[in-house]
Amino acid sequence: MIPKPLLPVTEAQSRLLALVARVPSETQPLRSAAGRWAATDILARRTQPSTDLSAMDGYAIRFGDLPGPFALIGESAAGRPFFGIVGTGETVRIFTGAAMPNGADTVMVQEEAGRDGDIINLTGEGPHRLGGNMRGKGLDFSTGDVLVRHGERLTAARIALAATAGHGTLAVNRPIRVAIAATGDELVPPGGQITGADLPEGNGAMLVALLADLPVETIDLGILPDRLDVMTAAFGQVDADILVTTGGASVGDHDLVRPALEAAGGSVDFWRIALRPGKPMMAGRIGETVVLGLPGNPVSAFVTAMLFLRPLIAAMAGAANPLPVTTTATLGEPLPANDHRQDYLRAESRDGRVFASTIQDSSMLLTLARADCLIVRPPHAHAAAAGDMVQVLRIA
Ligand SMILES: Nc1nc2c(c(=O)[nH]1)N[C@H]1C(S)=C(S)[C@@H](COP(=O)(O)OP(=O)(O)OC[C@H]3O[C@@H](n4cnc5c(N)ncnc54)[C@H](O)[C@@H]3O)O[C@H]1N2
Ligand code: MOO
Repeated sequence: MIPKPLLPVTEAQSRLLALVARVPSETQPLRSAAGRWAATDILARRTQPSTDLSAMDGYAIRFGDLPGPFALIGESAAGRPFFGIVGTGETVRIFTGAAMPNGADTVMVQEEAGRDGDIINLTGEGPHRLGGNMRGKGLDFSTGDVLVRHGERLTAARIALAATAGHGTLAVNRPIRVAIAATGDELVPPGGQITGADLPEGNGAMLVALLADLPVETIDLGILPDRLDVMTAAFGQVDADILVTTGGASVGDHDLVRPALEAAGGSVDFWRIALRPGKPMMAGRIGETVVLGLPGNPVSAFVTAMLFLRPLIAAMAGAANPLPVTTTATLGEPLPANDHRQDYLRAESRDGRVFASTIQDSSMLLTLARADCLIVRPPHAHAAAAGDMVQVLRIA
């Protein structure tokens, strides 16, 4: 049998994202909205500032009256405005965030003002321009402005923006339910008793950690043995948006994830990607659940989770741009030419350059733990020299 050609990474990502629909939206208080994606455009319900404000503690004056002297006629503090009018030669004591009184157009900061009873004099250089030291009405935004677009991430700044724009709650997509199963007869729960060729199960905890900043509810399906009947039964009962498995994705006699998925009534959409590490990754569906079969090698599971699982969750949770973003970095040491698989090399940044680990075996977690980025080597990339620019995916 001639094996199918491996699927390019970007094509596999597009095919995976084509499998999903956004989950329904819900309303959440601002303090629960972090890390979610806006399910609607967020519009300003008010103008900010709603009126001209002072940006400094000082004296509200008419610019044309400088250098004074000024007669003090009142005070304006944040939340307690001055209701009179500042006339020629007059001033109002004003504080940061307080409304500018009618008639005044500039603020003289208090460090540059001298006070003698109710007479204020300019003692420093003074404001250099009309409107100095104040914030005009609508400086930040005005009612009706689109502040955050549907599908943008709700960062801390955007949440503060929404609050200031008059929102107490936001529409977001509900959390994504992700069931995680490890597979393999050799696996023992972490911290458990190890005998013979047993191996601690590390992928489950790694995946939960990798998803910690995403809106997910994880469901722990534990460790499934390499038995078709057990895996089939487990897959058939899954109640989640996404089922992620690790291990058993390759071509060995004990690699049962695909056969179990099919036996449980699911279907495979694609399998095997032009990717290193992570070639044997599989994607499919069972009922409404999207299934991602990640390879068992921990680094392969990590890389495929970064490239496929996180974007899948982001897309379901409403992200307009769910794919990971790479940045440019300067290579510290030469790299050989690449073959047909897109490579993600564990690398460390030092002195503004990135250095790939010498050994890139996909079982090695220490090199992954020390890496702060993955150097992306496209298929058939030419040999690269120190000083060349490369694309990197930040992982720490
Ligand atoms: N003849 C071929 N053999 C292999 C191929 C191939 O194309 N032809 N692909 C290789 C590649 S690439 C990878 S990656 C691995 C992945 O295969 P599986 O997904 O079937 O993974 P397993 O065989 O189940 O496990 C691989 C390795 O990882 C350990 N493991 C598994 N699960 C966990 C876990 N939850 N925590 C910690 N460690 C885990 C497992 O013990 C194995 O050592 O296949 C190659 N083979
Ligand atoms: O694709 Mo495998 O992950 O190279 O070891």
